[in-house]
Amino acid sequence: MSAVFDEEAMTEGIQTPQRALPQGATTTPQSDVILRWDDLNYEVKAKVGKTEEWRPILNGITGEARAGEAIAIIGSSGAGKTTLLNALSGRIVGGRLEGQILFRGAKRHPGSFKRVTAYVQQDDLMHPLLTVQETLAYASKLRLPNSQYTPERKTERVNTVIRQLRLEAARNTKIGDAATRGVSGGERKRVSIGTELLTDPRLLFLDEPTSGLDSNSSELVVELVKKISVDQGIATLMTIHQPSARIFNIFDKVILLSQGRVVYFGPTSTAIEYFANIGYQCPMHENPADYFIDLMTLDYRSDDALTRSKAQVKQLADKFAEYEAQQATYTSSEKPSSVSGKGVEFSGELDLPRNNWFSEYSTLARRDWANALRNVPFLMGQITQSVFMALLIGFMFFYLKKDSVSVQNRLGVLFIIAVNATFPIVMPFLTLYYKERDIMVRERSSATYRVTSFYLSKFTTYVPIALVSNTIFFIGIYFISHLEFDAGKFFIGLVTFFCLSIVSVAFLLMVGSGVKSIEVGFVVAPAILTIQLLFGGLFANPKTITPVLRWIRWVNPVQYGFSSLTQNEFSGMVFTCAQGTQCYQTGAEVIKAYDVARFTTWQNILFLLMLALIDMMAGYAVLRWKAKPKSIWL
Ligand SMILES: Nc1ncnc2c1ncn2[C@@H]1O[C@H](COP(=O)(O)OP(=O)(O)OP(=O)(O)O)[C@@H](O)[C@H]1O
Repeated sequence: MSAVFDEEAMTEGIQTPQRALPQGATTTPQSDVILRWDDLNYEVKAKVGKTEEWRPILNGITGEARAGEAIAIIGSSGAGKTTLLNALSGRIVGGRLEGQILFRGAKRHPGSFKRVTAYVQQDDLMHPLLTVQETLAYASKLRLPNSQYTPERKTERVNTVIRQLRLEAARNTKIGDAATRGVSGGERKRVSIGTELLTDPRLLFLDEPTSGLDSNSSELVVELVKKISVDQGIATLMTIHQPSARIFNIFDKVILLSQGRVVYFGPTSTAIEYFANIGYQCPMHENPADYFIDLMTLDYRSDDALTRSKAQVKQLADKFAEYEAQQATYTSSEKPSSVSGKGVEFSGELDLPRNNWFSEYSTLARRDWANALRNVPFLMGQITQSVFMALLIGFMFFYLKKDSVSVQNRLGVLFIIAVNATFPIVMPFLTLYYKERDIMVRERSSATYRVTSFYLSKFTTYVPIALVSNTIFFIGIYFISHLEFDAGKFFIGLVTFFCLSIVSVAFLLMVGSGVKSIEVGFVVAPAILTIQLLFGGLFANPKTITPVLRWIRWVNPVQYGFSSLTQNEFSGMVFTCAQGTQCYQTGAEVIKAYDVARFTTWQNILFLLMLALIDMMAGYAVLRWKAKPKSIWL
């Protein structure tokens, strides 16, 4: 693929997409087979009683997609449309896939195939706080290689896609989500398609691009996709649910699927004639798509009806297999080139090189900062919580004196400081991270960027935000409750608190990367944090904890943090005892009694940083494993 676009040719004529384009082969060059698939069979293991059996999902599917063609995959629910699209696009996970798929006559190479093809998923996962223009601009920075595109050319490419997809009016509108009003459903879908079109793919897959859209928006989406396919010589395959007659007629070809078998594959224009020839005449004023879907759908209203409809579907599929064998239209003309490509891997001559790590990281970091700074409710929530807690706890332990009573209160304040570096960071940031992780997995499925750049970008965005809000808390509580006014102690206390906050960010990234859903995260994270608090050193003296559980101290950041803060605060202190009472007279006695001097303050800080590193590495390993494509490639 040439990465150089003919911008003028692409923008010319975008004003009036045809309502009903001439059907079939007339609009498309017939020699350019982009994708060919032969005898695809896919089965999954299914439980039958107590045993497991292979259940066929796709059965002997053959076909091809040529440059400039828009092909619809139509069928009733459960027919296998998405499965076929996934098999062709390299997104099948699990089960057994057999047959042959050739991209430009050669075997597909997972990395390069994904970079030169595009897949628009049914649900559009995008950053809600970015505008349409920004969404496309960041995608262009991440996806288009710097070696082939200057920043100006990337901007031009974004502008072209905006024009092609008629998004000019929405250019500066935020994407939005359930909480924030943003672009319309149709515009959102077009932005989603736009991010995929930026790389000028040869092959475009779309899973139900019209679902949830009204008829006008659906028609516009399909028309624009068809127009772009013709203009840029892209082969497009899309699954679609019950298209209107107008939408049906936009497609060049249609694959009618039922029970995993092809009932018809050929020009849309000849579908009615084909069915009429085998005894199924579509009534004059009926939508052909509805008529075909009715023919192919199993009727579950009664046992008899089910048997009859099953026999009809089998008959339709058998008839088409016969017809196909006779015509040999889609199996013989390009076969020689396909067969000659067998076993040869697609060379990647069209491949888009990846950008270097720093370029990826800096783009992701800028995108993360833009998202974070616009998330005003989140930032205000963090700051308000810090101020509120600082005032509440500060005044709860207001102006501590240096008497024996203050020992207990000082320990309480120090412990609350340690605790405040855990829950208030982990829980809100976990929610943010979980959404981002899903977007990352989605973007990575198009081989967009590395996991390391994503992960470090998150860490370097979350840490400063956590530190700023926590500093407000620390300064507030330190001075209101009157911990030792000593510059050195204040500094060491702050450093300890920062390190604890860093561990918390690393911890939430680890949990957020590992859990399957946010709900699980909300159970796992508080449970672990609560254990950390219980073994933090205030409630139970580490010396008295049973050896079976004593090891927890080694992996407990709260314990290191509390030890460091306590040593720091109490070292060198002297307390006045009320007459006739027994009490701690020096800070050293407190340090000894609470067993917090096992390590020095700086050693505790070092252990905290080591824990942060371990959490980061564990989170990265899980995330990498999760983001690793597990699809089956033919
Ligand atoms: N990995 C899998 N494990 C078990 N069953 C599967 C798997 N993949 C697909 N199926 C089954 O295969 C059938 C076809 O699924 P598919 O999602 O492709 O249908 P579809 O035509 O896209 O349906 P819909 O329009 O409802 O999305 C369904 O019955 C589905 O339950």
